[in-house]
Amino acid sequence: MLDTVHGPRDLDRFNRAQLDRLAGEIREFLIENVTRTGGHLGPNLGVVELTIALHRVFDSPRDTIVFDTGHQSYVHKLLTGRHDFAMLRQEGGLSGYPNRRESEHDVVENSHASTALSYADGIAKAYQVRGQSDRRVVGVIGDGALTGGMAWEALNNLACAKDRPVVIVVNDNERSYSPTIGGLADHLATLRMTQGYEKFLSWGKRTLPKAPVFGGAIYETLHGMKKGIKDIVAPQGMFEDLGLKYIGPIDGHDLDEIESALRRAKGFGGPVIVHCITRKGEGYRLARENDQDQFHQVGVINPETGLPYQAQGTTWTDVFADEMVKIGNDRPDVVGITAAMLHSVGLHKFGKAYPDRIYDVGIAEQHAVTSAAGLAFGGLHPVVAVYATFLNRAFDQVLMDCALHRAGVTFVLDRAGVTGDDGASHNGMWDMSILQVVPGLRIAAPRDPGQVRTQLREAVEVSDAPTVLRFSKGAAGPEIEAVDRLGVMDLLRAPENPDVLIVTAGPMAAQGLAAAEILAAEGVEASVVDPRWVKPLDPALVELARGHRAVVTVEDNSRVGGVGAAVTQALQDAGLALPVRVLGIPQQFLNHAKRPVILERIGLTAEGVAAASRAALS
Ligand SMILES: Cc1ncc(C[n+]2csc(CCOP(=O)(O)OP(=O)(O)O)c2C)c(N)n1
Ligand SMILES: CC(=O)[C@@H](O)[C@H](O)COP(=O)(O)O
Ligand SMILES: [Mg+2]
Repeated sequence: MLDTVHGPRDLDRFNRAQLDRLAGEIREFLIENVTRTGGHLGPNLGVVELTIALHRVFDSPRDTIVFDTGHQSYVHKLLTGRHDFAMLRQEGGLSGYPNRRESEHDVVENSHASTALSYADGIAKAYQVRGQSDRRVVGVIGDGALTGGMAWEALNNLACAKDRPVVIVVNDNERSYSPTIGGLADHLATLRMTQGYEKFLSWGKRTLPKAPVFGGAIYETLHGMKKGIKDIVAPQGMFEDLGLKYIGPIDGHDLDEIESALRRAKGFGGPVIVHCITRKGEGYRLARENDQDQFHQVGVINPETGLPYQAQGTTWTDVFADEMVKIGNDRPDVVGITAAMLHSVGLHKFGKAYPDRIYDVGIAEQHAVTSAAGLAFGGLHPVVAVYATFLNRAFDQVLMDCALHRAGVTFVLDRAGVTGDDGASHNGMWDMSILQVVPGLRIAAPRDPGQVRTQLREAVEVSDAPTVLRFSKGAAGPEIEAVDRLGVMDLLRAPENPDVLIVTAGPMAAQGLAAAEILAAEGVEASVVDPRWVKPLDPALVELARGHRAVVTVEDNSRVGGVGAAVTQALQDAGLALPVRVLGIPQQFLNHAKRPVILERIGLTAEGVAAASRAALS
């Protein structure tokens, strides 16, 4: 049946039994394909019926369906005719998120959470201004994404627009990776509690009016009591308090129930919430039984066992995770903060060892940063661990709440540099550029596991300025020994009569040293230096450069406004007119592909550094 679905309208001809079969085929497809390529298996298994119902009730692309975060859009892709998942998240294959180049049914490409309702608000306004108010707009947002502040900014606007028919579908599976936290999660839980009451009411609606004499009256009484009981059992839904019509909670795996609720919502003619209760990993026992994250994001795994075929080895995250536990023992003032990604960012071991010193703030990076400024004000040293790309949205909080107040907060940016699989919005390619402009903030780019440990300790020692430590996704690189120390910098290669100075940030030290060997074979001698702290640069770097004929910098960050730009500026400020070549990520959005493929393409390789050195010397 799935093979016959080339677009949403193909769903209209199926009856309920066929739709159930289609849902089963989709689950089989997802398990078979996503365990082979890696990807967001759990979230997509949880939205099979929901997505089928969405595309049966609404007429995409005339109606617009916006997925929040977009990691749960594989079913949407299948129903809009994209069945080739063989190269999912790889070069030339389907993106792991909606992608406008793939389909007219796709809207929001970025994977950053909590943005869908703002998009929906804007799209609905546009349709209204253009006289197309008959076009429905649907925002599908998870309970995790709903903990993001931007979602509430949008709800505040959506709620007051009584004449704009935006349908907000809350996909509530009670989890981000881990169980969703906070007051909102508790509120959603109380609303879920009334699900039993809803079922009782729908039983009443079906049976009582047929009951002789008092049946109808009894039903009306019960229905009238509904609000009352809901107030008792589930405090008056805050959504309704906001002015949003609330429908639910409904069983997000019962096609009839979802379709019925969506049709009611569609016909309502104003902002309305449909609260769907779903189960992440539904239909795949191994996912459902996975306590950590219900297979939120799997690598290439054996579908029979749920285990990876190859052990990943020690990752940069592992090195951080272990050192944090040791620091936690030495420094009772150190606390950890995660934005709903406890294991992904490596704070799970710290949290287990020091359960009173770990905070999961939900998908709320801005809050995480300013809350950290508060923790520092209160005499503690917070370590905020987030993916580099997600810190972008908390730039003002870093600048104003931390740096302006000289707060001793340490930011650990995982997934810094090219990540690859998750596409343009996930590469950690902007942090060493945007943070360059933050007065007082210091940035460390460790080149190997030993430096992660050393520089993390150096960072948490700083109590009068924010510090940043950034490292890549995946397996940690080899230890790279220094041949000398110059200020805070490590000299990695120091020939007698050097021609070119190669300045490497972080793990690009490996490329820099390999390039030096290539050059040496050509009779060109290269010094290689790791600044270790790339902001502020050690003034000794300029003195070191004086002994060379050219300088090349290389970083796994945007080349615009990054470390290379800072080095160039330092040389100019010192009146040192040396040829400089800056290697980094070009100022473009990088489509999904494997990390090595991208690094090769953009020249962040040994040969790339060697070629830049030859050019600088010519
Ligand atoms: C700003 C931001 N922070 C963190 C993430 C990482 N992330 C991706 S999905 C996810 C959990 C989303 O939970 P929910 O919205 O409930 O969707 P579900 O996976 O449960 O369907 C997180 C934290 C992100 N994509 N964007
Ligand atoms: C959708 C999202 O933002 C995360 O699930 C992300 O895909 C995880 O990336 P990693 O696989 O690098 O942890
Ligand atoms: Mg969720």
